[in-house]
Amino acid sequence: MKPVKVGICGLGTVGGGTFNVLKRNAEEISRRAGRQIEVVQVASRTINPDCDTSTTEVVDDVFAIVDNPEIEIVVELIGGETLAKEIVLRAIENGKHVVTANKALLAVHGNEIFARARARGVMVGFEAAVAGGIPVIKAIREGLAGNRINWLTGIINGTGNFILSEMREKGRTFEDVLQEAQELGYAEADPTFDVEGIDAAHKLTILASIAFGIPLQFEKAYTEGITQLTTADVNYAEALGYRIKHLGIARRTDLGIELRVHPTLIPEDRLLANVNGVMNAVMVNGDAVGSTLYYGAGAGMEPTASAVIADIIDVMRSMTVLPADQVPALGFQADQLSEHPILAIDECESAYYLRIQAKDHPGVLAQVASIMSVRGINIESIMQKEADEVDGAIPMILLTHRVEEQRINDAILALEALDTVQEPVVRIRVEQLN
Ligand SMILES: NC(=O)C1=CN([C@@H]2O[C@H](COP(=O)(O)OP(=O)(O)OC[C@H]3O[C@@H](n4cnc5c(N)ncnc54)[C@H](O)[C@@H]3O)[C@@H](O)[C@H]2O)C=CC1
Ligand SMILES: N[C@@H](CC=O)C(=O)O
Ligand code: NA
Repeated sequence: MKPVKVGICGLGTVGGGTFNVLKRNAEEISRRAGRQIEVVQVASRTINPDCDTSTTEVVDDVFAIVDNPEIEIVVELIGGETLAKEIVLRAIENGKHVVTANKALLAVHGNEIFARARARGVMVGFEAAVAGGIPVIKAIREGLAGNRINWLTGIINGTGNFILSEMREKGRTFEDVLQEAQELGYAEADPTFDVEGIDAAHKLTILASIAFGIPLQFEKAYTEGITQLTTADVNYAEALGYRIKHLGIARRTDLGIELRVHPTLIPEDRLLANVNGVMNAVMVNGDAVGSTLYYGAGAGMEPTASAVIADIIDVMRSMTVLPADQVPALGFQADQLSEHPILAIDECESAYYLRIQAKDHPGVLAQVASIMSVRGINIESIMQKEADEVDGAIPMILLTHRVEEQRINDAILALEALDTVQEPVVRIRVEQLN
């Protein structure tokens, strides 16, 4: 059979990894796919220095690939939303299949892109867009297709997890570790996407759509990053037997769907609490299968290339399948996507860690306990660290039972109004993950 002809737009970290692994594993890949893959053109402003492109046609203009009548699969690895969207939509209009690692593009414009691809009868592969090399899209969309998914949660940003792990294990500074993550090619072009939780929210948006069969709704995801975390809270969490991880959580409830990204305390013996460095892990709970866990490298050149190439092979295998019989982009038939409401964060339910810096006056504990009890908030434990007194204020750390967030917000306002409390109350959500 003739080789399938592929064009790669963007030869940076992921593009470079894809180019090299396609070459190195060419024989193994064609044994699987039944045909060879020929990269006929590459378009990139800069070329990954690890790539030998001497025998490949390299062009400047990405549209030379998109409009090349020979090319059957366009691989978009440029990033960003503007040019990438033009590349993907024009490739689709030209009848080409697309493979992309671009979660920002899909979380924001995916509904339109998938609709156009469906109308044109072409496929869009995006395994690399969520949790890098972990085949979690395929696992949920195909492996768990018999289940009603109840919830999923995961560490889905490699840069953020690398930063938190290095800070905790080696005492390194935030800035120092972020710089290393950028040098290693883990971070987004704009690293605030990583540290402010935007990248994780893009990925969570995609995961929630394929788990629950809902349209992509990035604008409704609640997003909180890791930049406000302090070493003090990391240490207090540890003293209580917890680790702080940056989690994406999507949960189906009777009221709607929770879609939230934020730092979270999780018991230190949970598997997710022990996922460190650039590794990602996603736990998915289905009604039939129970809880399942997917673990692996969430970013980096070759792990991400692994997912891009799996998609190219998937496209090759399905090219001759009638569009109506192909696996739908979001795993559910397009006319079966449902409009479950996405809950606002104050409607979501969680347990909470609160750190209250209170003057050590008699009766403070009773005031705090009363504020919580009149709002129906049950306290699980209280820890006071007299040794950590600053300006006469002693940190009082509370763990609560699960409660609707609106009540905690209300309690925090009341706590901050006390004369004895002179700093904003620190609030971190807590999940038991069982
Ligand atoms: N780096 C990683 O570990 C992962 C990245 N991704 C996604 O993969 C995509 C690519 O990311 P990276 O490879 O890290 O980025 P990168 O910055 O290393 O590579 C992007 C490449 O595109 C080229 N490029 C940019 N604008 C261009 C233009 N106008 N014309 C021609 N070439 C242009 C650049 O020269 C560069 O070679 C992004 O969507 C990113 O979110 C997804 C998973 C993991
Ligand atoms: N910047 C992202 C790259 C992979 O998606 C991350 O750090 O996870
Ligand atoms: Na993946």
